[in-house]
Amino acid sequence: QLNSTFYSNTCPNVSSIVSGVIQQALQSDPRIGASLIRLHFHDCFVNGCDASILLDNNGTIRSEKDAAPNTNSTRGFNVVDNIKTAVENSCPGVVSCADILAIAAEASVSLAGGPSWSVLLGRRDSRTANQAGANTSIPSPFEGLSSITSKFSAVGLNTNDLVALSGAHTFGRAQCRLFSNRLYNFNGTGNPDPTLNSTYLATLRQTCPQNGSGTALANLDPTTPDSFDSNYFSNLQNNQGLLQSDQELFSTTGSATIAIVNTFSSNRNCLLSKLRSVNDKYG
Ligand code: HEM
Ligand SMILES: [Ca+2]
Ligand SMILES: [Ca+2]
Repeated sequence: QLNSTFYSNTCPNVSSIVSGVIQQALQSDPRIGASLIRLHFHDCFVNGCDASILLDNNGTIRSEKDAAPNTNSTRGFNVVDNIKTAVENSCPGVVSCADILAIAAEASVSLAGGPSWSVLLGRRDSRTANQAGANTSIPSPFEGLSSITSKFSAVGLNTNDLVALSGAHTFGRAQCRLFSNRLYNFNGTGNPDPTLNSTYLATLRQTCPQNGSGTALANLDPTTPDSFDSNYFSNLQNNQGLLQSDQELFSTTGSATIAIVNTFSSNRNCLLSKLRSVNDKYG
């Protein structure tokens, strides 16, 4: 049973300690907040929010860090270590790593100009990892909308939740290898994805040349790359979703997600109340 006062006697300053370390890290890495919230997402989709994603390989553990959605992709583990050190200095042996990831996600959103909320706390850390689970449960950007919807449904999240949470792609970066099929040869057609805005397409082709390395980076939100705002949704309305899985929310004919994108794009309060209800249900 999670609650927002879990550490009010044992570590009353935990949120400001976490936020302070992230503020520090943002000075040299404007992307770090995005990387941290993604760690929370990739943790929670595999055996729940239990910090399983932080466990390294050893005799028995096959680390989730080496699963396909995470390897050469998730980042920020060093900052999580710095946060843990700072928290341990003030409150030794009290705060779980799973709660640190949840607090860091909220702090990252609020430091990027997004909403703040009171984080539910009291998660317990796992001693085992589930690499196979990470491979199957975390959605891929190449997967269709119906398959992604099923993966959200498997963890108790509905279509509204899917669209609201995808809005985290309002900040952070993605590597060319994760969307360049859309730029040159979409589904074997020899042509770009027809749902891609042509000006945006030209820009992305410069960032991701056809025989480039694939590890070059593009902003997930071309309009406000480091701010947590609702531009993600207006970008989709303008055919400027970066990942196939982003644009499909708006461009899949007949999909219920279209109206949801329109609502979140025009009404910030709708989005905020949705995000709060996800937090209250799942912490
Ligand atoms: C709906 C299904 C989703 C898919 C298919 C997806 C896929 C991806 C991919 C492919 C990247 C780029 C990774 C790389 O370049 O190495 C990415 C980045 C990111 N994702 Fe998602 N994602 C999804 C949902 C979410 C959710 C629910 C959140 C958080 C609530 C989230 C937060 C982020 C953030 C903040 C980044 C940028 C990370 C950085 O700059 O380090 N994503 N996502
Ligand atoms: Ca987990
Ligand atoms: Ca933005």
